[in-house]
Amino acid sequence: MVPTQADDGPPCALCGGDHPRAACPSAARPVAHTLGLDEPLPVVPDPLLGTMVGSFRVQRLLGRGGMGTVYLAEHPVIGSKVAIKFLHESMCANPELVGRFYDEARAVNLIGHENIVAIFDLALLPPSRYYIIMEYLDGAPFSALLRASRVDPAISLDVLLQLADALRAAHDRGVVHRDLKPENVFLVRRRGRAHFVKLMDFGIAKLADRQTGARTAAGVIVGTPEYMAPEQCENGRIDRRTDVYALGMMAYEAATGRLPFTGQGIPHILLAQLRQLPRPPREVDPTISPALEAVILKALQKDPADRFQDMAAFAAALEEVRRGPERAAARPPGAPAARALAPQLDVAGPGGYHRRLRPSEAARGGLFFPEEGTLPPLFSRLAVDVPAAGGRPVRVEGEVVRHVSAAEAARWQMQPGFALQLGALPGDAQAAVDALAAQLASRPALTPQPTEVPAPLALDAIAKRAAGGPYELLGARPEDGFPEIRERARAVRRQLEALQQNLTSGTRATRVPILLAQVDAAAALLGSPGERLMLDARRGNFHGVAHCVTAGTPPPVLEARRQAMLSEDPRRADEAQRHLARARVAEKLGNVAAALAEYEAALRSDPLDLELHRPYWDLRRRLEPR
Ligand SMILES: Nc1ncnc2c1ncn2[C@@H]1O[C@H](COP(=O)(O)OP(=O)(O)OP(=O)(O)O)[C@@H](O)[C@H]1O
Repeated sequence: MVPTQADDGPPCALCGGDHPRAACPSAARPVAHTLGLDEPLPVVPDPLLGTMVGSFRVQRLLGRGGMGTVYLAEHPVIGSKVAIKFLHESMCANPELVGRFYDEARAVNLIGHENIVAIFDLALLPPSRYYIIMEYLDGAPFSALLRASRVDPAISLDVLLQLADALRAAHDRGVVHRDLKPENVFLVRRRGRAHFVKLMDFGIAKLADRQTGARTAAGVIVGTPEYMAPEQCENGRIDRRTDVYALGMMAYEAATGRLPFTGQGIPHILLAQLRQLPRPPREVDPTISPALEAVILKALQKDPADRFQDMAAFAAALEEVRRGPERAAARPPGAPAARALAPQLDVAGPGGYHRRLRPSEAARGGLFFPEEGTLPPLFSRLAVDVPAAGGRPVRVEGEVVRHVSAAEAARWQMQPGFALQLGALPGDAQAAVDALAAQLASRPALTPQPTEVPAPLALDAIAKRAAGGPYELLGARPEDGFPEIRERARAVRRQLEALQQNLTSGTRATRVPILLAQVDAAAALLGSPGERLMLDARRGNFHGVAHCVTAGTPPPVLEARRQAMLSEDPRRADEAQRHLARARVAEKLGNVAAALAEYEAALRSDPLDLELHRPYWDLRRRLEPR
């Protein structure tokens, strides 16, 4: 890692980092230095710094690991930052190691989950330096938080739950991480959350059809001893439950502030993993809840058959713990859960529909409003004002996808009303809905169980979305990156597959395979930078264009596509220039909001013009809170 500067001295002259030049790790030190000459020798600047790699300029060293050196790099126009990991020079001639380096990218791309670091490209810098371009993580590893102080249990649970979800996605694709530890979990600020998880380092991940560990010599054990499951310590059968154990270790460490088996050398730790029982967490810290202790100890069972069998079961148990204390405090065992009263929300729709309604349930995907009177029509779009952190409500939009009649409500033991499915939401709106969901989390589930959901209606809603285009079908937001799009596609696929089970016959059942094919086509279209670029450009979706540029679309390709688009509609360029001129005036006058709006209008007209992107993203970056 880069040593940091104790005072506020000037940035390093070699790499621009926060450390004195003399301590710059990017400098290769001549051999004579190690020979003990008194005279300090001049350091050799890192030749990669300042060079262009693909479409990015290498800016500074981020750190070195066992396989490679990682640099921060920036797109000179869009300003988007990426991390570039170069395989160590000495390893580039070794096909085994190059293969393992590529396996990491392959494993990550197979999964494509928002809580896993995204990999954009994988290439060779001539003559023989391999590198991968990945999402830059501006944050800190979970280990730094654990070392700094005892972590708030609510934060730990949130981190563990995000990890469990990322790992569930990995396991679904046949990938077992095998090196879970707090150092490999980055926490970044995203969508209003201070601890958004990014899991990284799939360098020794096991893929279903191939095993990167097999690339290590026979008998060599891979992993980090403190987190290794017994079967991993003795080179046994590795499967998803191996990751359950490691996540259990992280849960233990987060709860108690220490690991059960440490010190006294690697063989001692490996033996302890095999034979010794961990000290129960409540013996270390009696304030830990019995429920959490039970979950941790179950995850740490020596025999995989005694652990949670998959991440979904582990996550469900952690979720119970998260809800536990309020429930326990509010009611005796067996009594109904306490009812948090949701706020009344303004709900407006077509034909002057306006009500103040209290949702009984809120989740990422939607809201349920108990309502006895006339319900808004199915498939009508409603706007709902949800209370937000700043005091002013944010407006979210959704579609009425289900009516629950009085008869159905009696059968399902719930209230009559309607369900509103929310579309893709911008960050602040999503945060407001998440907060509402958290507020209602201690309430019993009132919507029907998935098997009881009226499948035909849900299917109709998806078919209607399919008619709107690929973004609408996937429920993706224009600003979503490639991992989010892949995740959305998988979610809609899962939903359709579940519906298929409920539709045994009839014309609707035959529509499912067609919709599944449409989902795959939408995912392929939006998942490929080359294809997505033109769709986004035509829609004026400059966010999407920026993602495609960051993913490596070269400027000449971009300009050729732009010329093709302008030849279809030459007015676009003039329109963009008019907005650009207004934006510049507004920016000069210090009217930032107007400047942003004008830049956005310019970009919507001519989204492939990189010269328009530059001032817009510059301004956005200046406004971003650090
Ligand atoms: N995507 C990224 N964004 C920001 N910083 C990163 C990123 N990837 C790696 N780093 C930084 O670079 C350092 C080295 O990363 P790398 O993955 O090579 O290290 P490592 O985890 O020690 O690897 P290994 O397990 O292969 O030894 C990390 O410690 C981290 O600080």
